Amino acid sequence: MATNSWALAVDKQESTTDSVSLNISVYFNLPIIMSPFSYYNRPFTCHSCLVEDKAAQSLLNKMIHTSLVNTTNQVEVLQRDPKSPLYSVKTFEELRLKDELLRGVYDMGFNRPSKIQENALPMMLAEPPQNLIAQSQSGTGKTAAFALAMLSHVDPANKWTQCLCIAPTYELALQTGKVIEQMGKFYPEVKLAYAIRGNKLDRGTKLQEQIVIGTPGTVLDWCSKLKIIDPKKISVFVLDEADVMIATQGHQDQSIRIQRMLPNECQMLLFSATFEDSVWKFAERVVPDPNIIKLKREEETLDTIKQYYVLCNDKDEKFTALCNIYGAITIAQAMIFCHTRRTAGWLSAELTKEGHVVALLSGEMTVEQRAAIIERFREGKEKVLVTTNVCSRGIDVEQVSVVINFDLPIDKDGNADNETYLHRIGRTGRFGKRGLAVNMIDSKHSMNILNQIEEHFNKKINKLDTDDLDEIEKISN
Ligand SMILES: Nc1ncnc2c1ncn2[C@@H]1O[C@H](COP(=O)(O)OP(=O)(O)OP(=O)(O)O)[C@@H](O)[C@H]1O
Repeated sequence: MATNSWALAVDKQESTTDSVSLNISVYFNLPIIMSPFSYYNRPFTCHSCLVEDKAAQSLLNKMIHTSLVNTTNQVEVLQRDPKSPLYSVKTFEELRLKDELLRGVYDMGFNRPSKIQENALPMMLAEPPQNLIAQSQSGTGKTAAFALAMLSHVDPANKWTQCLCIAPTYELALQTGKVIEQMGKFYPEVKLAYAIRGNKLDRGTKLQEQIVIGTPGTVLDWCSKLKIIDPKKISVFVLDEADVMIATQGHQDQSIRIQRMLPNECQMLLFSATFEDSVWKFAERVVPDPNIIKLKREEETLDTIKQYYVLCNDKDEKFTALCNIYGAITIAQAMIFCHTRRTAGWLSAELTKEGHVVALLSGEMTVEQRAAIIERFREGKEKVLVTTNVCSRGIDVEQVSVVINFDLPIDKDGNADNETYLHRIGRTGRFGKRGLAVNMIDSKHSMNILNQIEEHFNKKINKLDTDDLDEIEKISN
């Protein structure tokens, strides 16, 4: 039978799993201050606190977005001064960047500004400096935009910190730092330092690096207690991943304390992937008189998806049904979702025994391991990806034509999680190709969930008899 208490089952299961570590090599192009550090690989537990969950998800998104996520949605711009002309650029040349930076941009393979960059870059590079709050989903070019803005504003002749960027976690700070290093590859006079845990400097040390990226606690220490950075000399302040930042109350307070130490004329820039009320309230406190740029997420729809359900008595029958589907239709790539790591592990082992080449995304894996698995799956090295929901949030499944809900998505109260259902199987208009979704039902409870989903989307989900091979063949046409 399906597990009725999601939380309990997951709890029990997670507590028995050990963490796995992976060695990461991080390269640095610009000289940096870095004490020997260990990249700590926090295991990603499916029921771990929201904060870690959000930070890990952001990191995973950063790692898997190796190219731009394009959207057809229009950018919405709210100018602080609606009377001033609105500039947007279609080429990097129009920005009159320093040659060293233009080379860096092209060397990264960027041919033209992304949608958000078209509007954000002219605002960020304007004289006098303008404040900006920008929101767009992961992978749309926010980090690259503010990296370029910071590098542009630096005066390399001045050997003190001029640009300050804060990120919610150690790993996110390193990830963003890598982008700055890459972009500044041909501009060696500009140096970058990391204000992160483990990077110990003596009180009163005068930092010569023009750009500092770090976490709020360490940055605050460096600015106040240790007097390593003079906050009054900061001309650009970037607050990245604001939605993740505010999930930790301490970070919110520290960010505000840092911001209060900066001079009034300092340019304040804030970025976030989402924009719920709490983020907005925080943004308004940290960024006075802002311009605002928003890029809506592409809407997902179920219109082009054929949805079915299969009735089974238990998980073994679900497995048999799955094998029947595989036996009857050709599936290029499929994603299979399970509630728990244990089911996911069991299923991937069973599928492997049947001769399938299976990838498993599991909760005990580090973010780096998960990014590597997603990359292999994207390259088609494995044809089946078995995963729990938490581990797979944010993965673009456009290339996957078949999605199997081995367990239906439910929230912590045991109700249908419609949003997750849509995200698992939905398609954006742009990728409007047809898809197939099969839901495995093995209890009254899961039937009830299915009914809730049908009702929510006002779409009937048809029954499929997986013992009838002709019927299965029909659904693939
Ligand atoms: N103008 C561009 N042209 C081509 N690729 C770009 C451009 N800008 C950014 N990219 C690439 O697109 C990917 C996503 O960009 P970036 O990391 O800046 O997005 P983001 O919105 O900051 O995402 P996240 O919120 O996850 O950090 C990266 O691989 C980056 O190198």
